Amino acid sequence: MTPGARVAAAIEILDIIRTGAPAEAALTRWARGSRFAGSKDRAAVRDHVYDVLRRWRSCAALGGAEDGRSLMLGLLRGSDMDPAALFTGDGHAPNPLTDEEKTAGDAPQGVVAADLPDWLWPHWCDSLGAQAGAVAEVMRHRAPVMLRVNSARTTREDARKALQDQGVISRTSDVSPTALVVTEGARRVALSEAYASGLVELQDGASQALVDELSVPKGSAILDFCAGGGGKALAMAARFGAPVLAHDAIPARMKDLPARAARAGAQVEPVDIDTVRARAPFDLVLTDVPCSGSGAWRRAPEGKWTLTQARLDELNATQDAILDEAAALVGASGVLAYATCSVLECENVARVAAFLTRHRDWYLLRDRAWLPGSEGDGFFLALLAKRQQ
Ligand SMILES: C[S@@+](CC[C@H](N)C(=O)[O-])C[C@H]1O[C@@H](n2cnc3c(N)ncnc32)[C@H](O)[C@@H]1O
Repeated sequence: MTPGARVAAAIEILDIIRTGAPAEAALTRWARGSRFAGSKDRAAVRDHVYDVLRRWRSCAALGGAEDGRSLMLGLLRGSDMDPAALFTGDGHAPNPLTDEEKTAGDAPQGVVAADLPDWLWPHWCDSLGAQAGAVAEVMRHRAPVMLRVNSARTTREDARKALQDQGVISRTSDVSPTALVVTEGARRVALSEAYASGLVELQDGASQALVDELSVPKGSAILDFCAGGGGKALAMAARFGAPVLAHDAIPARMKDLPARAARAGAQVEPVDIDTVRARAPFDLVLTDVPCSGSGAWRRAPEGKWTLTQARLDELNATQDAILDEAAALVGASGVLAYATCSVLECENVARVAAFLTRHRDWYLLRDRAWLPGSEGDGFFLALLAKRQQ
């Protein structure tokens, strides 16, 4: 496909997304119907679509409207590219710009330039203070591709060399002693021998740093209460060299976990809630709760536009309920770790404060927040413990 044809494909997909289709579904449907598109074409089209999703409001402002064609026009203008070079009408490229389109659009201002919804902006500013604008700007760009080196299998330097032999170039990150940032060949990671043999896993840097903050004595009982795909359960198993129980309210989310654990040589056992209760108490319970994902909107930018105040209230209630349920599973001298990939105060310190108000016999050991940037997503972690009687 020519660069222009890729832009035309992105326009078509954006118009489908505007009707309410999830981006992944729209991309998959397009790829199935476009057998002529090679892997580089599919990747380029996907990049266009996701770039617009991260910058929807500013693209609409710069393009003059909210249809797929105007959004792509806005994206190119916002990236200092000349749209006329791609909107040529040649082959499968989009038709040349009309006179109206050539003059349409305005420079985005304020919250439009920040590419956030109006209703969210006050929460964003209250949560991030002087950093609000800078963090919003970070969210308008692609996230780094990061790997966790499986310290149970190899060293970071050896993993880096093994990846390099397979065309994946990476650098070490200061965010965690296990973290690598892929600088070239990101699409080759999943096909590499280093990945297949469990030397590395795809995992964000802040997720790794969060696990680095956890510690347990040898022989401790460890539970990942909201395990999902199991990224943090695997990281804990590698860090502690110990078995980890993994639970999720939607067990199907853990379906790939046994294969991932086998690849990593990690002892992670998916269990149901009855088993969790039977095996309690635990020395460490991690609750990586469902959240707005506001710290990871570079990777899942639709979340920016689908979040509402009502959904945020609902998430806060779920977060409180999970904390209460998980607290009952922690032993007398154990630790409850509360984590979100959110930068919003109402999901972070406010939930911890509400928990401590409901549970007067608990206290905060420490908390830490990571802002999204070149070394990973935005994350929050609070470590809670029971007062000794
Ligand atoms: C942020 S995701 C977890 C991501 C995962 N820890 C990782 O590192 O890949 C939150 C998970 O919590 C699960 N969940 C939601 N409500 C829950 C509940 N009441 N009890 C346990 N898990 C729950 C969701 O199904 C979801 O998989």
